[in-house]
Amino acid sequence: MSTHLIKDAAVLGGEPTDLLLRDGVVAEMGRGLSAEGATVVDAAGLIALPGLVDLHTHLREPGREDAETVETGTRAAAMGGFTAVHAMANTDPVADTAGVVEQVWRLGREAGYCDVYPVGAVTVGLAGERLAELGAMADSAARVRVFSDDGHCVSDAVLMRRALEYVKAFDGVVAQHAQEPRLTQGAQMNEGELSGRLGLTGWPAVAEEAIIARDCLLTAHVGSRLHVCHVSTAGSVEIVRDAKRKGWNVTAEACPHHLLLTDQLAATYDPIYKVNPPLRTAADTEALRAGLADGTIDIVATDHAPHPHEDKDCEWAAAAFGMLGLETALSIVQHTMVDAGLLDWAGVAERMSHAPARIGRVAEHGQPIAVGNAANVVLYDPAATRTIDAAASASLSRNTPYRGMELPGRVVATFLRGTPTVLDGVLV
Ligand SMILES: NC(=O)N[C@@H](CC(=O)O)C(=O)O
Ligand SMILES: [Zn+2]
Ligand SMILES: [Zn+2]
Repeated sequence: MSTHLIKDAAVLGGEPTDLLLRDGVVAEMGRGLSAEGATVVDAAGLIALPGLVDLHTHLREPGREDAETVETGTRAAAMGGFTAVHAMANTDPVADTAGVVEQVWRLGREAGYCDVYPVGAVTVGLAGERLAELGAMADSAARVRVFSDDGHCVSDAVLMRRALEYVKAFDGVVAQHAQEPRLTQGAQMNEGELSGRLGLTGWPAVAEEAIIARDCLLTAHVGSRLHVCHVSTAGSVEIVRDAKRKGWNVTAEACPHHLLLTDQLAATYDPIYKVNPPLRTAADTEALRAGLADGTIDIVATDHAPHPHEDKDCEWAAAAFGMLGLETALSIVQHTMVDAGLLDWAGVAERMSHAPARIGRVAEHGQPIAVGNAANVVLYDPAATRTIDAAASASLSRNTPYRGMELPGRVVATFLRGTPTVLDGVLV
């Protein structure tokens, strides 16, 4: 096992200090440390954050290894500063049995770039008809705690109620993709003045908000735990804020793209901007930022959704929904939240590491950088700038909406249990 001595890192943006990573843990912390035989990493000017945890990643394996594999997706994760990702269940076969979740979990282990926690499907085949074997997935080697039909909404209220009741037995959570299916048939972009002008079928805010409101009520009724995926509208933020005020066990995530990009980009007809839920208005991005700042929105999750070029380089209506996110998430959060004065680095650590680990019930991640804790650490240069080159992505896919954009910040190093997965900005 490697020993690394990190010199002069600003932990959570505070005063520079040294960190000795040995035997997988933070062995020592303080000024002027030295250690025989340790590899020294100069972190002057760099911020140290706890390894990031993504509650919402699509790794596409099994089934769409042309878009991403566990190995390529976790390489992208490491490049983005993540040490753990939750892999969504909408694979082929669907991750709706103990066998499939164990397979994904094992693939993550073998790849070794970051820990992979499989999300289990709520319903068999994501079909929304019968509950999947939630208990068997929870009891499997993968120890599944997060269940989601993501890509599809669990729209049947009785099934949603049963799932919420069932996961209580093992302290699980149902992560809902909130999309009322009847209100979004054929939907292509945010419903508004622009969708009418562009002739693209609209995806109204109410289709998201109605499901979130219903699920908050169901969760309160059965005394369970709900997590809301990719909140995208101001109205959704209000509903979650209200549910929290009532003391209900509801958490929510926002995606980097919904913090920065707006529906106006659809006017390009470039499907790189096609995503579910769709990019919304500038007022919505503002409400999401405010909700993330005040804690209404608990976490940032990437919804990293790789697609091969033939599924994106086509006309808007035929293109797949989704965009890459792992390698750019921290930069977008810096730009929209930290540089905007809405969040400090401790707040970023809370929303991108501590809280997602808590929601996913992952004890091995999201620990503060402190002596004795697991050495999951990212070193980040907030003063750097970089121009996003899609071709240079560690992902197998290229569908980043930020290509050609200059973004602040750069992940310099990522340590997983004390072992570097990224050093000097490149994969180890
Ligand atoms: N977000 C997306 O637009 N697409 C996701 C599914 C999802 O997150 O709903 C995908 O699997 O491609
Ligand atoms: Zn979704
Ligand atoms: Zn998703």
